[in-house]
This record gives sequence, structure tokens and C-alpha cells, in this order.
Amino acid sequence: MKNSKLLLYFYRMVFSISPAYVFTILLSTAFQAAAPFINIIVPKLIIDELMGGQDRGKLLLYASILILGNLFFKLLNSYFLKKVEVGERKFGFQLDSYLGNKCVDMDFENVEKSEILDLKEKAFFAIYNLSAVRRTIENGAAIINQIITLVGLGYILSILNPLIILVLLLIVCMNALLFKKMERIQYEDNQKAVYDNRAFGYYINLTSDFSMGKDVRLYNGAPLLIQKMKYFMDNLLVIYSRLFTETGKCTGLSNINVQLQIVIVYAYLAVKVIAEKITIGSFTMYAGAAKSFSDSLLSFINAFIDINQLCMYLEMFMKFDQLESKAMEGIYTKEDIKDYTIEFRNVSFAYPGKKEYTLKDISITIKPGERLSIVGLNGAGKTTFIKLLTRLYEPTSGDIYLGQTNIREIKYEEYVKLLAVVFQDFKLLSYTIRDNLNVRDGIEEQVMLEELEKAGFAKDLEKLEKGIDTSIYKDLDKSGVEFSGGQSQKLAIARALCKDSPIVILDEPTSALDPISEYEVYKSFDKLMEGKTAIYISHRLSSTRFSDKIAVFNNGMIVEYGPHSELIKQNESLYATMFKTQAKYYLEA
Ligand SMILES: Nc1ncnc2c1ncn2[C@@H]1O[C@H](COP(=O)(O)OP(=O)(O)OP(=O)(O)O)[C@@H](O)[C@H]1O
Repeated sequence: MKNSKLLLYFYRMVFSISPAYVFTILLSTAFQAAAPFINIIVPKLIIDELMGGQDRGKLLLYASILILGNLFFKLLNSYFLKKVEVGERKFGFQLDSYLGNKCVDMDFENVEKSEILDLKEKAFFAIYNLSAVRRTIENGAAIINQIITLVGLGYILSILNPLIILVLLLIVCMNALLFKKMERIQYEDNQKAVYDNRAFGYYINLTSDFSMGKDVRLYNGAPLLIQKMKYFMDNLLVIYSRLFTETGKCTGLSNINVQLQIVIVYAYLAVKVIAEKITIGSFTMYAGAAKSFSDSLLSFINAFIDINQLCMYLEMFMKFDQLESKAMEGIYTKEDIKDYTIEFRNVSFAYPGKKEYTLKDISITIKPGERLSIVGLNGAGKTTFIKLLTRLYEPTSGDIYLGQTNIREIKYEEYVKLLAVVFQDFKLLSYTIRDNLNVRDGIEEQVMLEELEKAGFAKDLEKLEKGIDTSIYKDLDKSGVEFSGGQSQKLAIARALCKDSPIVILDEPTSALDPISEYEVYKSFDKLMEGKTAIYISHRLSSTRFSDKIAVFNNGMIVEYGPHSELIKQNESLYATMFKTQAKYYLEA
């Protein structure tokens, strides 16, 4: 994308997030640009008056303009500085939530793609480590500011000698080239450091992630962690030491240039004064104007180069911002769907970046209200089947229908209302139980309590002092409770039930429940599902007794399908073998 287009896109986005912030910056910029002129023009008038007429009235007037003018601009600038600071904070929060929404809306399959992770890393690095957004806004303001100042000062200097502008321009350009070189080195090195930064950050987070504490301690993980951290830290140090050496050289050279410029301008002005071509007052004014002109020019060029350089980073940010979410496509709403028959038609699926298919030519129909149990050996593709049904991934080929509608054509946020899912690795949030269960508009406390009871959590709830208002985990509430695996699973089941969706999907729903709780859950399965379609994956094959149909997955295919009573009769079937092996184990024990 061309830089001008990129910047237009960017400033439009900033303006759409916070128009007030943009206006404050523009006003602040205009006042900042006007301020220096007082200190360049008025001292000349004072000095000339002192060397000439020495009119007290005039001197008093000039001195008053100088003092009051400076005071006025100082007050105004510090007022706007504070306003910009507050605006910047507010804009920062708005940008955080904008990016947060972007991440949440991103297609799930993108979350696992390394190129997308890298893009996100680069985009976030630009924003949070390089403050690319703030710098682009500031540079934009600086460019406007400097243009106003340069036009004014350029006019003053052109009265002296237009050539002086040329000399200043040359020296400033030399400095600008050095600055550009520094920026390029910085960009290259920052890009090189992306992977090492990500890996180092990952290991650093691991050290402070207490949920990993048990595994780290019991598997002697600390030395390996330290070793990995050191490895990536050493890589980063090599990159950054080159960066600082190179940028140091550039800074030294540019300082020499600045001194050279001072010598040239002062020598020229001194010659003019000696030749009585200009007054002492004019000497002061031109010297001040030349210094300010060169400062402004350098700031202008630097802001210009910096903004161009930042475009390289902003491009990552824009690419990330423009990632389209397939999940957001679709036209139909929940109300348009009258028939909840689920149909997989010749569905095959390979994970992104993988050649081999995890699911191969799956065709199956699940009628409304039916209970389907999915069983199979580890890695057979059971969870992947659920991921496709829940649209976390799209089939590589084939289609999934709900009634007569391809699920792709249903708006994603509407589609997920039809599903209540408990994944193997479900996550509860660090809110209260009530907030975790508040998954449907208008849900009442009584319903939450009933679903908690159905999921077998009633007795646990009685023991909680704050009942349904107990916080889960201690992240945000000191009195929060760390529930056991089984208790958490009951809460996750209750949350799914609270959604009151016509299709319930449970992946290993009872794996963490004690045998009695599991028995209770299965006993009340009819009540629990209440005519909903239920799909569940379980390695405990006793659960299949409660299902209407069983689909046996092997190597990404459905190899057996039917009710328990039929499959168990086929002695050689995978299902019968698995069922009998488990039953034998229990009986022998
Ligand atoms: N995100 C992923 N990227 C690449 N491959 C994956 C991903 N998730 C799973 N797989 C692979 O897909 C295959 C099927 O995994 P899946 O989780 O569907 O199996 P499963 O039948 O649910 O297994 P289990 O009974 O162990 O839970 C496995 O070989 C697994 O390694």
C-alpha cells in the first residue's frame, strides 16, 4: 500500500475512534507554531531601540509584549499539553478496546496460523513498543506545526539573504539522511527481533504463570526455562548491541553537522555587522531565526522521514486491522432456522498448513432431539468434527447444513446462539458464578439455580458463603474460589444449559466428575437435555447407553454407526472391542 493511502486510512481510523483527540492536537499545534515568533522579532526591536532612540515608552511596550506574549503562549500551550495528554490516555484505552474487539472477532483458524500470529506480533509491537500510533499522530501534528513556522522564518531569512536558507537546507538534509539511516537500521533490527521477542516473552510469562507452577516444579522445568530464556536473551542482545552501535555513530555525526551550521551562520552575520550592513538587533533576530529555521526544518524532515518509516510498521497494523472475518459473513438469523436437523455432506478437513486430512468424507445426519455419542481412539478426529460444527474452522471440502441452510450462510453471532458447547478445555472467566452463567438476555436467577442443580452443583453452592455471587478464581477478587476440576466442569455444564440452545455439544462432559456425580448427571440426562439435540464425545463408553446413535470415528472417518444394541452385537467391530475392553477392566477390578 502506498504511504499516502496508508496514512489516509490511518488518520481516518484515528478520527473515527476519537474526533475530539484529533481536534485538540490540531489546536495545540497551531498555538505551538505561533509561539516562537515573539522571541525572534521582539528582542530585535528592543536591542535596536536600546542602541538607537532609547525611547522609554517604546521599550516598555516591547518588553510588555515580550513578557505577556510569552506568558500567554506558555499558559495556552501547557493547557493544551495537558488536554492532549488526557486525550492520549483516553485514545489509548479506546485503541486497546478496538484491538481487543478485533482479536475476539478474528476467525478462530487465524488464531492458530503462525503467519497471522507473526502479523499480530508485529502490529502489536509497533503499537505498544514503538508507540507507532502516537508517533504517527504527533508527527502529523509536527509537520503542520513546522510548515507554519518555516514559512514565517523563511520570509525573515530571505530578507537577509536567500542563500542562507540554502546552506541551512543542505546541512539539515545531511542530518536527515543520517536520521533515515538510523530508522532503517532500527526497523531491520526490530523485524529480526520479532521471533526472539515472542519466544522470550513466552518464557518470561511462563515463569510468572502460577497455573504452570505444578508442572514446572515437578518436572524440573526451571533449569530448562532459564536456559531457553538465556538463549533468546543472548540473541536479542546481539541484535540490540549492533543497533545501538550503529545509531550512536549516526547521532555523533549529526552533532558535528549542527556545530558546523552554527559556525557558518554566525560568521556570516558577524561580517555583516562589521560591514555595518545590519544592526546588532538584526544580528540577534537573524541568528535566532536561522537557529529556529534549522531546528524546524530538521524537525519537519525528521517527522516526515519518521512518518514514512512508521508506515512500514503501520502497514502491519493495517493488514491486521483489515483481516476479514469469514465468521461474520452470512445472512440468516436464528429465527430463520426452523429445522434443526444437522447434516454433514461429504465433509473433509485438513488443518491450515497441513497436507494430511484429519477428517475424510464425513456424511452423517443428526435429527432434532436425537442423542449422538461420538467415540473413537485418541486423535481419531472427534473434537475436530465438533470444531467444524461450531464453525471454529471451515470444511476444506463438503458442506454442513442445518435443515436446508448451509451453516456458512447463517450470521455467526446468530448461529452460536443455537449451540451450547462444553469443550474438553473449557474456560471459566474470573467473574462471579452469576456473571459466568449470564449467557442469554433476560436470564433469571431462578433459572441459573435450576441449571446449577441439574449439573450437580447444588450441594457445592450451598457451601459457598456468597452463593451464586462467589467469584471464580482469585485474579480479581481476593475472596474468589479456586474450584476443583469436577466442580468447574459442573459449572461449565450449567453455563451451557443456561444458554437454552436447541443443540447441546459436550466434549468429554464428565471426565473430571467423580463416579457418583457422573451417575447423577447421566441419570438426569433426559431432564438435562429436554428434547434438545445432544452430541457428546466420551471415552467412558457407559455413556453411550443413554444415546440413540453412536458414531465410531477412526482415522478421520466414521467407520461404524448405529445404536448401542446393534453395534455391540458385531463382535469384530471397533465399538464392541472398546466397550468390552472397558467393561472387562471394570469387572476384573
Ligand atoms: N490445531 C490443530 N492443528 C493441527 N493439527 C491438529 C490441531 N488440533 C488437532 N490436530 C490433529 O488432528 C488430529 C485429530 O485431533 P482431535 O483432537 O480431533 O482428536 P480426538 O479424536 O478428539 O482425540 P482425543 O480423543 O485424544 O481427544 C490429531 O492428529 C491432532 O494432532
